[in-house]
Amino acid sequence: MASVDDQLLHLNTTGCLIRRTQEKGRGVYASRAIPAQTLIEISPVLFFSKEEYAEHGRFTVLDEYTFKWPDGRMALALGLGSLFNHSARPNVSYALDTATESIRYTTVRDIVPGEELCIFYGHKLWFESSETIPRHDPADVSTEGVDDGWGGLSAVEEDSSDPPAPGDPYLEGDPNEIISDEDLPFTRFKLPPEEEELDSIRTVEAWVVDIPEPRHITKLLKWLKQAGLETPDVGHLKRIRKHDNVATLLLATTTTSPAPPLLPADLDLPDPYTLPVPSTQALTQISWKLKSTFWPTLFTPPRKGEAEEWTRGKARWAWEAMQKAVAAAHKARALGELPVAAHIAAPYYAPGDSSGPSAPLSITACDTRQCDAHPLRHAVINVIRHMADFTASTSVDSKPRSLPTPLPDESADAGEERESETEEARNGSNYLLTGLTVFITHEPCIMCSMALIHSRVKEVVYLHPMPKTGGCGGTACLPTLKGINHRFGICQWKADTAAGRDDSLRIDETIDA
Ligand SMILES: C[S@@+](CC[C@H](N)C(=O)[O-])C[C@H]1O[C@@H](n2cnc3c(N)ncnc32)[C@H](O)[C@@H]1O
Repeated sequence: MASVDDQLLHLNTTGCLIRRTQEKGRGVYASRAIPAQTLIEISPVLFFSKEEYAEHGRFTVLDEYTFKWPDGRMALALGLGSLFNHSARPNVSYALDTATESIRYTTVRDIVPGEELCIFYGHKLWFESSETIPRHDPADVSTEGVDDGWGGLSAVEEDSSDPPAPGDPYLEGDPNEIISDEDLPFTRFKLPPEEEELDSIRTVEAWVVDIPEPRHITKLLKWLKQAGLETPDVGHLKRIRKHDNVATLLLATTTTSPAPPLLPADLDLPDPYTLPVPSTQALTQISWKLKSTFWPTLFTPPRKGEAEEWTRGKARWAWEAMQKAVAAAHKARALGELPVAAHIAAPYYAPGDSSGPSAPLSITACDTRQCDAHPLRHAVINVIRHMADFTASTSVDSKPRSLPTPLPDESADAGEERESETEEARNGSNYLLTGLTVFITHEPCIMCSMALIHSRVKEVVYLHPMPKTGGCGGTACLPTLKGINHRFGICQWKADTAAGRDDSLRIDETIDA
């Protein structure tokens, strides 16, 4: 409990004070009860350039306080920010606000007077934590409503400093050597060909108009451009369909133009009407024939050799990524959670390839259903959330993510905000996981498989199959379902590899992983 002396040390109006302890030095404590979701501190950040830090900062006491800002600079939180100690069960979460170059600290549950306020520093501590975490006691679940425990923003790791993964068979040899499928540590599943039955063709509604006078076609094609109707969502479709001597022009999908487009008045055309048209191009001959019964569609078969080739270097990258997921799952089990973890690896770049990002980032997260007392905190959901938060926080229109999302507001201000949205916010590239590979200790359940589809991941590599609950081939294969608008590749780790033999991570097969 706060003493009278402590009252003199109040540093802000939100009930935080600094105390000194024997084990951890100074720390931030609550001088009174603080409700969950209270913004308790906003710390401005002081920056050091990479060079300045490498030459000077890292040799000073600053090294214990600085951390990497998303753009690669080293950052020091001013105010109370640098004094929050670490806990594996934090009661405070934080959000980097790149726009204002500050950090916002928010309580994740109700805090009692005298309690220490701690954040989660990540999985790689540079000191011995004095915290002793009791094995999980189901009785205290309700008081452990930590919202940002495993793998918060602080779990963003830089890959480069990692030591080689144990037992890595791809460590030696030319990293650019192509590895055959048999020598890869996983099996790649071939998804069944897309849309080869009539009722599996995905369609969208589109406005079309019949053109009684063929001489009007050229004029109308020009007009489409001027009217802004040359949109990418119909790029896989031909514009004109000729059927029973009638030419019909595709105008726009009903998503682009909910109302019938206004046609040039001088051409005396009939009214437009709607038709279902294929929503994607055809990848196989059969699907092309079927799709073209709806509307003439482009046929774009995958070129020979288009199936991605794996090199020794890339196999090593996959090996290391899976080891990270496995290590995190062991840690989770030690904390009383299900031993399920997911790791999103920074994309692989061959040695010498300078097109890769300068600070590659990867994120690991575990299942936190127990400590969060929340049914949806599966490892995959957690890792997607953290990667999306991180990507969004580093995008140009970043906003603090920990604040409650406001309800839609019909006021003029809200309209202006929508107007000023950037292109990347509109198309989702500031939060989607496009092109990324997710390594998971268990085949993801149906919910998680759907979340991976929504996130547009490139591929999923899992260790333990879950035949009764898995959504990547176990009980269902979500990427091949009708109506799904994205497919990802599926790979299963081989049972005879080192990680594949790790039976200690097996869980009850009826559990959704
Ligand atoms: C950012 S500072 C936090 C404030 C620090 N306690 C102080 O007195 O200035 C990080 C340092 O605090 C200490 N620390 C933080 N969390 C700790 C924990 N759980 N156990 C032991 N020491 C901790 C470590 O010495 C670490 O290098």
